[in-house]
Amino acid sequence: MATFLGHKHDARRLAQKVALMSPFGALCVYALYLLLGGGAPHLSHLSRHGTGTGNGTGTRAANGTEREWTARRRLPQALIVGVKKGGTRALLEFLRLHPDVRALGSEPHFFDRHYARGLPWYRSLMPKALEGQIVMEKTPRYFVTEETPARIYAMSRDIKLIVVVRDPITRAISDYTQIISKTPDIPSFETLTFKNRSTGQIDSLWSPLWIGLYATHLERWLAYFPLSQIHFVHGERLISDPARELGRVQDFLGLQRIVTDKHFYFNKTKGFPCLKKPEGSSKPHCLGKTKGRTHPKIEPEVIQKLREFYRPHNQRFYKISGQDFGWR
Ligand SMILES: Nc1ncnc2c1ncn2[C@@H]1O[C@H](COP(=O)(O)OS(=O)(=O)O)[C@@H](OP(=O)(O)O)[C@H]1O
Repeated sequence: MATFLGHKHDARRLAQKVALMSPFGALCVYALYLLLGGGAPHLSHLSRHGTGTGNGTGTRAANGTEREWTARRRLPQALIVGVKKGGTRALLEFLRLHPDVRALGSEPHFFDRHYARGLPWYRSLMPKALEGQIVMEKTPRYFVTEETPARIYAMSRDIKLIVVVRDPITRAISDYTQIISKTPDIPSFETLTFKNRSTGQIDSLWSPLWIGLYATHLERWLAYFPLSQIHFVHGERLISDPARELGRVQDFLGLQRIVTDKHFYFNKTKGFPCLKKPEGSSKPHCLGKTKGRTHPKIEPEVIQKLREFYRPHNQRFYKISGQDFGWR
């Protein structure tokens, strides 16, 4: 069984590659792929994702149904919209192992920064994809940008949205760690946390803290999308048990569970899960140096104040999302 699935997987990968080179090659290899029985399950989610995206050519298949053989650029059917420092890069890299996922490597910032360039520009950035493959991108800033939900809704009302969430305090420290790596002269995390340290008033508008007000941001999305269209990835579990989180994401996207625990190993030096064989390579691979940085030690008293600050916000987020993420 494992070997058979392996053949299907390999045949599909080959079909993708050849399709990028020539439609005729794609036809031959895709026929082989179908003979191996790989077509139907992968195409099963098409009806849910075919949301009027793209303008490529179609070819009539032998059985008379309309099916495309050429890879073409389409607008995404799924987006990782947040949160910054939640583990969005890890999730995207892990999902890219799936043969039915085609993901843009960089962050396009279309809905927050480059919206005026228009959808054709956005589509031109996307990787070419075969019919049945899910096109996706990640831009963590979307989650906290006010205009984004309405703009995404205008593109596709049935798009699938993924949010990687992590304890907002760890997330804030991670964010701060990134900021000081670029601007080392800024005040300490402890100083920036408070509007006035003597009164203990938290500066909830300081970006690293404000991004962690997940319930407030989520409410804006729920004005456009039902909760069933939003999947939350547990950022801590993405580190402790990536296969489990990936299993849930693949289910949400209507994909076969192809990315499993076989793809990961825990790298002790890095302190994070890494890939045994990333997309397009046979060598093990961990994320780069900017992922998994050492955080500065924060005064426990400040952490305690932040716990108290976030408690009601986290509770509200658990209630709205219907999931308890366990940040105490
Ligand atoms: N497998 C693996 N390897 C390395 N890092 C991992 C992994 N899984 C999750 N993470 C966590 O991802 C954090 C960075 O989050 P993002 O990728 O969302 O950051 S960004 O918003 O795109 O800058 C990053 O935050 P820092 O630890 O603060 O660097 C990691 O904790």
